[in-house]
Amino acid sequence: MQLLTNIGCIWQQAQELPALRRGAELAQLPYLKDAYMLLEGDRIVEFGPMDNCPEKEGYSVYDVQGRDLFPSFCDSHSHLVFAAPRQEEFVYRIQGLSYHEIAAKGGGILNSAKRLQAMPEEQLLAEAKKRLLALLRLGTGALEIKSGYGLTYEAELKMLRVIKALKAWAPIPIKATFLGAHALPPEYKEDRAAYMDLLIEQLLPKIAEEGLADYIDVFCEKGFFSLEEAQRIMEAGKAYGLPAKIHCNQFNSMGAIEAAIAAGARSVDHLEVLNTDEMKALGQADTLACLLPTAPFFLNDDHRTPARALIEAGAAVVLASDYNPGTTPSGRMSFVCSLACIQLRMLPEEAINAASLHGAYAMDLEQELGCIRPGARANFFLTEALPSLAYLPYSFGSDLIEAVFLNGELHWEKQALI
Ligand SMILES: N=CN[C@@H](CCC(=O)O)C(=O)O
Ligand SMILES: [Zn+2]
Repeated sequence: MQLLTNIGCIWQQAQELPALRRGAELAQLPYLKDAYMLLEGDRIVEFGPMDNCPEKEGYSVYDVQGRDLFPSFCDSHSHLVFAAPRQEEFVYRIQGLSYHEIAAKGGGILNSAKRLQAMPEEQLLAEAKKRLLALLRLGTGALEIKSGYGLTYEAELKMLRVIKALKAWAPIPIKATFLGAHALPPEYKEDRAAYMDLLIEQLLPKIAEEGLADYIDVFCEKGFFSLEEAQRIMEAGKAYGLPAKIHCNQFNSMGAIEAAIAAGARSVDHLEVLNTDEMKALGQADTLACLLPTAPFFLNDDHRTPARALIEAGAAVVLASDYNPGTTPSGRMSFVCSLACIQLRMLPEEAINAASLHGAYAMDLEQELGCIRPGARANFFLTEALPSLAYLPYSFGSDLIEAVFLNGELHWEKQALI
């Protein structure tokens, strides 16, 4: 058993699993100052005030030295498996081209697909492992990863098999999402129905047979997939036991939110463009509202999720990275939280709730991750001693994380510079 002593503050702690925090409750982030914590194997056993700390005999002791402790970030939206970065599009954008214009030129998702199709599975896996290891040091302790840069029968399966291999290798829980409906491959331009059939009639059964996905996704957007196509994809996924987590309302509102709620989707993701009815619907729905503020930031897109109104409407708000080579070449969740505060006017407490507890709910991992709780998996990180919670998102771009524990073990610790 391991005993952590002198914890400056445990943030996001509870004795029982908290329900989703909606409305004013999202600003509640229970904490405990000057605490100890006991671990056994990969689990948290108990924690409490230092005054009640058990005698040290028999325990392996780790002195936290007043640093702060947070549950790992639960990043419920990423495209971590890809073949190559797309910095040339970054320059196109500087030169004035829009996301849709770049996509129409064969850039964007289709560019990533071409490169991924050409890359051997082992190399894709090796690249993804490197990215994942980097994320662990940034505090990510659970991750969802999508396919969607394959866009052929073989390449979509290749991507999903890479994700399956990552699941077996990584020290954190990973969830896989089938996103064959990410963009229409050019060879299907004149026959969309044939591509839909490939996804639904051929790929889905194979994916289900091999147990390659936990969720299904579709990019419902002008120039990508229509509302009707999105509905078909969600229904087909449901028939194979894959709940939907969909991309929608990134640039246009097309009715996907209501459709996703009706289909029992786990989450609707992006939501840069939202109308009042959609916010109201999310306020009453079990479907979570997953915001990805680093995507419009990186695209320098003016659309910003009206997060305050969404929270006031009662939606269950999640924050995730959207790590991908096109619109967010970063999986740094602490920066996602900073941007949510700076640009979406979320309070620091709200941002941490959305990036931890609600992120876990968005991946159906709330029973073991998302908050510091007896019985939960011991995935957490230590920051330097914070003067207050706000100091974390305030210090955007700084590396305040000093140590990472995964499955009850010290996974990484920052080395002193001197
Ligand atoms: N919007 C759709 N998919 C990704 C971007 C994919 C890409 O541009 O490669 C996103 O979530 O931002
Ligand atoms: Zn995405």
